[in-house]
Amino acid sequence: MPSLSKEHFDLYSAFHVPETHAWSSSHLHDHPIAGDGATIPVIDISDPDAASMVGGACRSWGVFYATSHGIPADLLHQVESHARRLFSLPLHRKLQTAPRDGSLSGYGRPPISAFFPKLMWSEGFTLAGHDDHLAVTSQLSPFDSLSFWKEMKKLAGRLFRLLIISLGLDEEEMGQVGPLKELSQAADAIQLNSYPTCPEPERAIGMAAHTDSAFLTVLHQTDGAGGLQVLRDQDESESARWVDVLPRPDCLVVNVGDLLHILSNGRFKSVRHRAVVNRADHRISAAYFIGPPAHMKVGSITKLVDMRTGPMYRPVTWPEYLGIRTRLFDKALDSVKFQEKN
Ligand SMILES: C=C1C[C@]23C[C@@]1(O)CC[C@H]2[C@@]12CCC[C@@](C)(C(=O)O1)[C@H]2[C@@H]3C(=O)O
Ligand SMILES: O=C(O)CCC(=O)C(=O)O
Ligand SMILES: [Fe+2]
Repeated sequence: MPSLSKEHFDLYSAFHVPETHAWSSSHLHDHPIAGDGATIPVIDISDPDAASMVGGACRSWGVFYATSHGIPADLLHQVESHARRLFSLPLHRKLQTAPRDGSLSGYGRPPISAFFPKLMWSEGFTLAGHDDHLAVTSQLSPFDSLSFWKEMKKLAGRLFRLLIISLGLDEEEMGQVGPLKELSQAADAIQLNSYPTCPEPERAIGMAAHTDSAFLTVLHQTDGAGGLQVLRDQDESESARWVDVLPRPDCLVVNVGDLLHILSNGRFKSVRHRAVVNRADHRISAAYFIGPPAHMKVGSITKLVDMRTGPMYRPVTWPEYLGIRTRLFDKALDSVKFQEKN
């Protein structure tokens, strides 16, 4: 049995936040929290105008709420219950699924954890690829997740189509966008996150600020238990602010990742986000990431590139980009940016 060191402090029965998990206030309050004025777009993606609304939201916010997303509420509840069952197992059983031999799947800390001196107030299972997923979670709790993967991929396809239309691309140009041409080949992953209640939420963070690396993330969160915040960049006159992305009935949260930022030549904004914790609710989230097939180099779509200045970013595959993030974390996007030409 793996040893349970202080690094594996039991968050579920904590009466205080230990030093290992206590974040400095300058880190937690790097930006103010936005007041009521800031409202994230809520978009009915079956609306005839959905493409322009989704495009607008991804340009200005990098995040939106999707309604009419087609994922049955029942399926979302089943995934959440499955996650609760997994997280409620004894720690040594969860640790048995820790990723091995280069696999990404299993129980453990997300890669961003390596960049912070303190631990986050959460636990996670990464499920990368359906086979891996079955192997990992069926050891712990049987659950047939196939329909969830299928439905999420279908939704990602719908979202992509809307984004492509909003960019004014035609059929041939759409072909440049791997996942639309071959949705079945797109790579995807699921991250189940558990944020136990926290006795001193003002000293801890559930998930530290980051951008996601893939094209798009679609997130389901526990009804009534907020925590997700996105960083809203203001114009020069105002500083950036954290905006709450509270759960809304029948909505999934969709956010832009770094590879879509690159693909759109910077038009769609990869949004920085984090999850805060609270005293009252044990919050669960299930994030579905969709990105290009492993071999596909993602560069900016030709039509979106200004021929005088050239593309803003150099092409990268998803695994290559994850490797860059492992070294550079939030400097990764900048590191694949070409120097500006005048
Ligand atoms: C497919 C992936 C996206 C992810 C890295 C990973 O290989 C598996 C874990 C994912 C996750 C979940 C929490 C936040 C995040 C930034 C992290 O550290 O691990 C994302 C990664 C990502 O978007 O790059
Ligand atoms: O739980 C959340 O709200 C955020 C999770 C997240 O950012 C992630 O899994 O990448
Ligand atoms: Fe994220």
